[in-house]
Amino acid sequence: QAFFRQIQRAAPPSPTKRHTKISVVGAGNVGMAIAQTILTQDVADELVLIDAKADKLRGEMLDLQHAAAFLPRTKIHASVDYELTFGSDLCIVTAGARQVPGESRLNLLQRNVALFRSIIPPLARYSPETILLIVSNPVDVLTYVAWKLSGFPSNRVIGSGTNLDSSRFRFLIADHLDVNAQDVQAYIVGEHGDSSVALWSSISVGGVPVLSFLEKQQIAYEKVTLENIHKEVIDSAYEVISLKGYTSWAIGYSVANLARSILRDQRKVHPVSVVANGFYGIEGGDVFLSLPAQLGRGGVLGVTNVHLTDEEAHRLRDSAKTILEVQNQLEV
Ligand SMILES: NC(=O)c1ccc[n+]([C@@H]2O[C@H](COP(=O)([O-])OP(=O)(O)OC[C@H]3O[C@@H](n4cnc5c(N)ncnc54)[C@H](O)[C@@H]3O)[C@@H](O)[C@H]2O)c1
Ligand SMILES: O=C1N[C@](c2ccsc2)(c2cccc(Oc3ccc(F)cc3)n2)CC(O)=C1Sc1ccccc1Cl
Repeated sequence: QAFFRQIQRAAPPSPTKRHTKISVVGAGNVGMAIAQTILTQDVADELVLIDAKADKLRGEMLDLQHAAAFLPRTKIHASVDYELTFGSDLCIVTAGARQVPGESRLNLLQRNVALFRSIIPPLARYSPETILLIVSNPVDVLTYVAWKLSGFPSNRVIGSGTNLDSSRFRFLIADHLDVNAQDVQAYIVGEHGDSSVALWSSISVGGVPVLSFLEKQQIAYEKVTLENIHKEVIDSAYEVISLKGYTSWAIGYSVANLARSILRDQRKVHPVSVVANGFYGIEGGDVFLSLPAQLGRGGVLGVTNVHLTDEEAHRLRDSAKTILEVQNQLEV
């Protein structure tokens, strides 16, 4: 009041205006890129950073707070103590052990499962109604692990899955067709990473299915061109790693976009890792794979029944089998 003369008593905030709080666990390359994008895009009222390294955590918090003059107002806190996450609407988990060169993915997984045993239960305890958004790799299996450890209903446990794969796919298609990537709808589904499945029939540009778009634009295409673009999605991940040692910006924007869809109840469809058994003949146990899912304030609101060719469905079932074999070796 000392700084402002009230000209009219402000009306109390409407009861429906909710204070939204996001916790990001893991203040590394990915976690901080997500945090920075959440701040820039005004996704939440409060942001909490959690990590195991206290000094790095405080440094990142102060550095972000010092940008306050250029950002929408967001309260920023940081702690090694999970109590600070109390009442989070969304908890984004990027914490993870880094893959040691030559380390098997199974060994990396077992190290990250051990970390998750110390991360997920306190998040669930302090925010029993929160939505968990898992980014740490291997993301599909770790989303399953988070689901089991949290005891949450499956609609409130989501993996970033092939969201990043699909955003790279959209960029590459847009670049190939010289259009805006925001006008390209294209889904990569299934297992995140090397074994993902590109849905050719899902690709549309400005609402026009790509195959007929290419014919109308007389752009010569063969199936091999689209397959090369999918291969480039995978190769580009390795290229970024070889050039800068990690990935951050694309995963940061893509996960912040998921956070916005969830917290702003956008009811948009995103390719994210959800419980997939029961779809496309996937069976044999609970398995998380990416499918186009509608996201809102309740988490996963529904999964679209997108058309898959027999080959695409077969590859999804193969990924499910591989993941289940790995999951069956885990003690969660
Ligand atoms: N799903 C995707 O598309 C995608 C894309 C890129 C990276 N990733 C994954 O994201 C993860 C993080 O990558 P990064 O580059 O940020 O790694 P990083 O090493 O930079 O950051 C990981 C952070 O986790 C913290 N941490 C470790 N154990 C912890 C614990 N018990 N509690 C809290 N914090 C803990 C570390 O201190 C570190 O700050 C990796 O698993 C990576 O593979 C996933
Ligand atoms: O861009 C990325 N950077 C990554 C990374 C980030 C920090 S260290 C490694 C990266 C890159 C390449 C392979 C690689 O190998 C792994 C290792 C374990 C695992 F569970 C999944 C992928 N990880 C993590 C990751 O998932 C992506 S996205 C991606 C990865 C491979 C193929 C296609 C895509 Cl879209």
